[in-house]
Amino acid sequence: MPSKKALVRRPSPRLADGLVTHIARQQVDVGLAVKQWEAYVAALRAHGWETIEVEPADDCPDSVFVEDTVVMFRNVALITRPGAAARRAETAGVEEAVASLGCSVNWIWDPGTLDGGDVLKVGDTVYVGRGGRTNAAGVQQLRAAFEPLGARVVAVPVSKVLHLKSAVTALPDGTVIGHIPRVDRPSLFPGFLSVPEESGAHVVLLGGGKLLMAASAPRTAELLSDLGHDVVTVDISEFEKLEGCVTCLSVRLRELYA
Ligand SMILES: NC(=O)NCCC[C@H](N)C(=O)O
Repeated sequence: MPSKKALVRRPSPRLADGLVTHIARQQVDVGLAVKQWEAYVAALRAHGWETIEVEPADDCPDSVFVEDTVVMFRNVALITRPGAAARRAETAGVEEAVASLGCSVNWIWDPGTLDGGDVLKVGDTVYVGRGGRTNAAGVQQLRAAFEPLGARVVAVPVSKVLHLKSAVTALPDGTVIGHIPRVDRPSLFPGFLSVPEESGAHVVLLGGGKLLMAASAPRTAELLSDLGHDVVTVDISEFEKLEGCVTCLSVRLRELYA
């Protein structure tokens, strides 16, 4: 049976000092963020995911955005080297967590940089965003790690948002969705659907046709429901103030057979 495990990481008390790159800094309510994170974790659990808490990294303000520290392909965990030097201390605890789950572990090495938020998997196609956080060496190392396992790695430019997955994610049928003003080259994706809100571009596939989305994208939720998807929403306003999305708060491990 394929696994339904998801890594999550409790927000740091220093969350409000998290990085912002493309938006103006706004005050973050850390108490509210913790409540929103707990509701997010509860939504994963309610849909059959066993959530595994990575050891908290209280000194790392952005550590709740656990997706950026590891990329999974089958049972291989590629530990990233985040593009922001301030985030590199986050990877140690994640490496421990995936190793203890029995994953094979591989690493992005200097001079490569890669953030997990830049990697979108659609079947065996792995899109990787070359942008502010992921460099060319990071793309090459990702290719070297995953192509031998059967991945087709496609590099795409990202200049308008923090990460590739800030711009696009994919529906269960493989359709890539994005808010056109934030997508560098929509034509690179076969089957692209434009959505009306920036945060509507972010979906987490919960399984059974269900999509987890941010409450901040009601028009996109309506569009996707109208197309027959089953949409579940969570309020993640405090993480959105730090350029976080529903996708970056967990890493789903679907191909562990332990
Ligand atoms: N994958 C993601 O979308 N990660 C969000 C990271 C936000 C964090 N404030 C950062 O700038 O690294």
